[in-house]
Amino acid sequence: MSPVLVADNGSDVVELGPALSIFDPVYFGIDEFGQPKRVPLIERNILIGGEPGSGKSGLLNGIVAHAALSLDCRLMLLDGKRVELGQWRKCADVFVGPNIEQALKLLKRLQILMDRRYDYLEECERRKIIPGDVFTAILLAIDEIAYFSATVGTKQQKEEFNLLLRDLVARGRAIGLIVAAATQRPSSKIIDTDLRDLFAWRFAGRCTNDSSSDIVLGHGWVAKGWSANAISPNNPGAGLLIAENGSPELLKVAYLDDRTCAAIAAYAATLRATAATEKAVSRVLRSVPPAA
Ligand SMILES: Nc1ncnc2c1ncn2[C@@H]1O[C@H](COP(=O)(O)OP(=O)(O)OP(=O)(O)O)[C@@H](O)[C@H]1O
Repeated sequence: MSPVLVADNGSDVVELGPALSIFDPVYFGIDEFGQPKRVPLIERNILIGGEPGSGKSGLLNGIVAHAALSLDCRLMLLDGKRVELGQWRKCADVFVGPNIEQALKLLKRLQILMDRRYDYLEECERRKIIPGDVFTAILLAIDEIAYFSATVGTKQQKEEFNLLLRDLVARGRAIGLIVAAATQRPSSKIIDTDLRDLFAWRFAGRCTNDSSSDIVLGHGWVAKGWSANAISPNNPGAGLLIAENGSPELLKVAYLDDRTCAAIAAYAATLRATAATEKAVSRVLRSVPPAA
């Protein structure tokens, strides 16, 4: 955590409490040597795949917890099951449950926001978001992709969801949009090679077969001896993490139980509300003309 976050409201300096930054690497868990594994997520996306109960939500919750504690990041959550990410609702700008219309609306809004941010960057002759930028990063967390892309809605809605998601994953990195998406159905119908390759980080928890493992990590890793099917079903949270152009590494991800998630979410919500009030006060104070 950064030492202490300080907000200047024009006349006072207000201590808000320890916070993180989305520009800090995110703690994922430990590697096979017992060393902490921290992963930079800014300007990147992550795909999390694995069979039910393999520990995907654990990793996704850890990422959302980091983002919730980062006042330089907004949260937008898509949760087909409602309860996987539900505890973070109070820290999020948007929470969409099992509703394809709302999900499409959110992705379209993000696409517009992305285009506007690119207009801004072009105007300023810049290429990407930087720490302390005029616009904040956004974490779009999705649990579970297949619910929106293959289960609910009409054929047209599913196709639209897939197209929008692909565009956000492909173009969102430079403007600070991080997509963290989980699926318990790592099949080529849900994650085709093109979409998979757009994710800079991929985590495969235990998979039901070798081909699902290759769908998450990339084709050919099973042949080289890396299969998430070899992970024990009694070891949830264990999985293979791969970075683009990297090799898989074995991790055991950290697990935040419900009570811990609730406590972090409550703290993060207070932090965010206080920061928002301070910003509003600061804006008002700045608009008051100085006494003659
Ligand atoms: N890192 C971990 N360490 C220890 N136990 C874990 C870990 N991750 C998950 N578990 C245990 O496994 C259970 C299932 O984990 P989790 O809900 O994250 O799986 P999942 O892959 O998201 O499942 P689903 O696809 O059904 O949502 C948890 O309730 C917890 O008891």
